[in-house]
Amino acid sequence: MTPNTSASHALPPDEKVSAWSLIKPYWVSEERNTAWGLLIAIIVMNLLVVWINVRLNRWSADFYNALQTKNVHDFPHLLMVFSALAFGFIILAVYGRYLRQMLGFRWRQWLTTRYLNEWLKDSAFYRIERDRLADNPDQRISDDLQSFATSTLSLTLDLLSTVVTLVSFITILWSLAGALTISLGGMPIEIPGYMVWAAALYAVVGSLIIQKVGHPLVPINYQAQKVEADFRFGLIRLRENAEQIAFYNGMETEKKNAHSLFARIRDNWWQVMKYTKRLTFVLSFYGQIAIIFPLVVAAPRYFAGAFTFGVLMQISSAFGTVSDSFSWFINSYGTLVEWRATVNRLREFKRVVHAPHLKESVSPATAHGGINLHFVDEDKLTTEGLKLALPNGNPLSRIRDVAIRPGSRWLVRGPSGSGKSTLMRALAGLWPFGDGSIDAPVNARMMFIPQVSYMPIGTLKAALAYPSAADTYTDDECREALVVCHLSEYADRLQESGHWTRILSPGEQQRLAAARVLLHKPDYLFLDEATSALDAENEARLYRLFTERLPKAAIVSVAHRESLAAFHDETLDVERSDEAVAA
Ligand SMILES: Nc1ncnc2c1ncn2[C@@H]1O[C@H](COP(=O)(O)OP(=O)(O)OP(=O)(O)O)[C@@H](O)[C@H]1O
Repeated sequence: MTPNTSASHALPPDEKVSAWSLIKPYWVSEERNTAWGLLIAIIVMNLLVVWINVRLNRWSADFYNALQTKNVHDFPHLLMVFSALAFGFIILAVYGRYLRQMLGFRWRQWLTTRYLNEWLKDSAFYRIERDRLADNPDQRISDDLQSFATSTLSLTLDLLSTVVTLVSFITILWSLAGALTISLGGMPIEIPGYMVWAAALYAVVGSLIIQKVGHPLVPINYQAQKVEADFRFGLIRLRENAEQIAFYNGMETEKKNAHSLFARIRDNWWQVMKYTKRLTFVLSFYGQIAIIFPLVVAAPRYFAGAFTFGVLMQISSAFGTVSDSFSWFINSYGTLVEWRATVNRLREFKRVVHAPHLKESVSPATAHGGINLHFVDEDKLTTEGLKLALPNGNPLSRIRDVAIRPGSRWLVRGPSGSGKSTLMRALAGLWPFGDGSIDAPVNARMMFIPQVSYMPIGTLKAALAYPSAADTYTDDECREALVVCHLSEYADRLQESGHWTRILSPGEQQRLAAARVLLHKPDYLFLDEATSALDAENEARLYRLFTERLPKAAIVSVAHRESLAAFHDETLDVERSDEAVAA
């Protein structure tokens, strides 16, 4: 996995992955009852909050009128009303938020499970890295799904509350403020509900300006997520490869690389700052005007004695709510921008993971179907007309037709770079580039052991049993496998947790992989230079173990050492094909 800067093989555009297709599945899933139940409860609470706000607005007129007329008699009652409304508001605010967080997390959890399954299904994660189809899938699964669930929810729920608030308060404002009569060239012109028009005009003009100023933030925010993830990934690679880097004394180069990754964050950040500054300027200006604007607009009718001070206050607060509601579209601009960036990244990811003909669509090497791997009801593995190619279509090597039967021992030889490991990938179904077919026995257990085996972080037993679960084998079986592979010093450390790639020497890691083989007992064992770090004596010992303990297994070894020929009865020479050499 590399923090690549761009996808090397652009996928054809696929309009089918819409934002809706990202949202819908959860709401029709097995969790739909809980999801809809929570959603409805939250909506009801939101509507009750709007109702309380309407009541508070009416209350404000009574309250300020009581103050102006020094109405001591009504004052305690008004305070009681306020306390009851405020109490209701607090309860609704607390539980509304609580339920919203609960629903947001449940949605995220459902999405994460689903995306993880899809990412790990059919080696999609491997294809994405091999062909560099999408950058930082880890970020998409961890950050993007989280912000997608929470932002979609808050944008939708807030939109609903805002619309209901807007309708309620427009009605109040329309009836309270009445019509304004202005004289245009001596002609009296009446504007009914003029405060509503003023609020709408005010918010729409503001929206347009802010849209214009804030628009460049869309691509900049998209880029920000990407450069942050690249930087983090660069540092993780540094940490993971600390020893190799230290041996090479590569600190200066690493520093330069890290700085150059960070420089991309910095360059992007200047852009974020530049446009955020402009946006904040406009938003603050807009916010300040909002304080005085309704009073100025309502003043002519107040001075004309059209309404009391209490009503002026009620109008001012209703105006504030109406223009706030209009402004919601403006204020949520930032969230919308981020939401769109998140949706775009998830759409791209989903498209890459789902594309049914992904292999064909990305490479000229598979334009005619690529290598066909079939699982057949036979006990031998056969190849026919197999040609390996690179992802860009360049031919690599031609493999003679072979039939690998149970119990046979094959040695795959050839110069470096001729395509031996690529042949192993093709046999494992990980390399579609090329031509021809492979028929593999459907029920056979296959095991591929590369030169460097993956070791999960965890107990030694888990590393040994991988890819099976740690409790698949008894401690005694594990100990025995370790002892016969010359790892007796680890036999009593099965429950010890560690980063085993760092603790074990390369030779020990290869012996651990051999112990894995003895536990798993595959029917077909593919060893790709899996004993290259061992001395001849240890290597021979492991091969004797495989032969004795897995007599019926077919073993296919890729190796450079001639000494290994003694353990094999068939050879397969892999050479770069003439077209490859010519290319
Ligand atoms: N993902 C990839 N993208 C492009 N080229 C690749 C990719 N993987 C392998 N190759 C190329 O395919 C060729 C064959 O590689 P392969 O690892 O199969 O060689 P090999 O015979 O196993 O070599 P060695 O003996 O050195 O291990 C190499 O030139 C390599 O650069």
